[in-house]
Amino acid sequence: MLLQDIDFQLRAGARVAISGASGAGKSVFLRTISLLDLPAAGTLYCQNQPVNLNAHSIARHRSQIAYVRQQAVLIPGTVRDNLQLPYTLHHYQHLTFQPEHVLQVLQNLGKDEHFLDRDGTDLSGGEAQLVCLLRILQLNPPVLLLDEPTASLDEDSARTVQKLVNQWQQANPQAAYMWVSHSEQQVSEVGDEIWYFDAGRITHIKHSVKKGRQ
Ligand SMILES: Nc1ncnc2c1ncn2[C@@H]1O[C@H](COP(=O)(O)OP(=O)(O)OP(=O)(O)O)[C@@H](O)[C@H]1O
Repeated sequence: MLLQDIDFQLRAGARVAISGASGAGKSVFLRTISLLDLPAAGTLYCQNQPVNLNAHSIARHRSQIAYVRQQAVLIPGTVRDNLQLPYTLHHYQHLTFQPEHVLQVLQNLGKDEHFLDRDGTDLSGGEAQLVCLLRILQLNPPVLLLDEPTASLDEDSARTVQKLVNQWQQANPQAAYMWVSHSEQQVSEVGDEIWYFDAGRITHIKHSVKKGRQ
């Protein structure tokens, strides 16, 4: 078994950083919570309801528990094409793309309206990751799972990603996230609690007191 005796609860509004050595099972944990990998045993509860592992429930669960990986993946086309993509999918058809909201968020990150018309292939790694994140955050998932989203970015781009997630979480205080990072500084900045992993287990949890969020 890749995960061992994991018993955890993620409360609404929680900001969890996940730390641990390579191979400790951090990615497997996030992928299992989002049901990208299916657990061989155990029960996953979402909003106090056990999640069935049939195709319909899995698809619904994945639309609620968003998983962001280290490498940004964009479809061919512009930033706008990428941001509009989710609204073409069955689970989000009741939602509408809101360019004003997206522009406001981008402006807070120092981007102007021309950014929407940039081609995905012309973006830097940091910009591509921002687009991937924004594509998810505009849907306001109740839970966001971030698997080393800034590991391949320079420090400035990493800070901008942190700022985006922080702004989103402050605007949606019920939303929770788990953020895997190998950077001690980032772990202490993004986590109100830090879950330490080793050999497929959560070994201990540390709670931190924040003076101000970055
Ligand atoms: N689909 C899989 N099938 C079998 N073993 C796997 C699978 N995915 C991961 N593993 C193994 O599970 C263990 C934990 O992997 P995981 O990717 O979760 O580690 P991690 O803590 O995220 O590491 P890193 O910090 O390097 O990303 C590793 O030994 C890995 O080789």
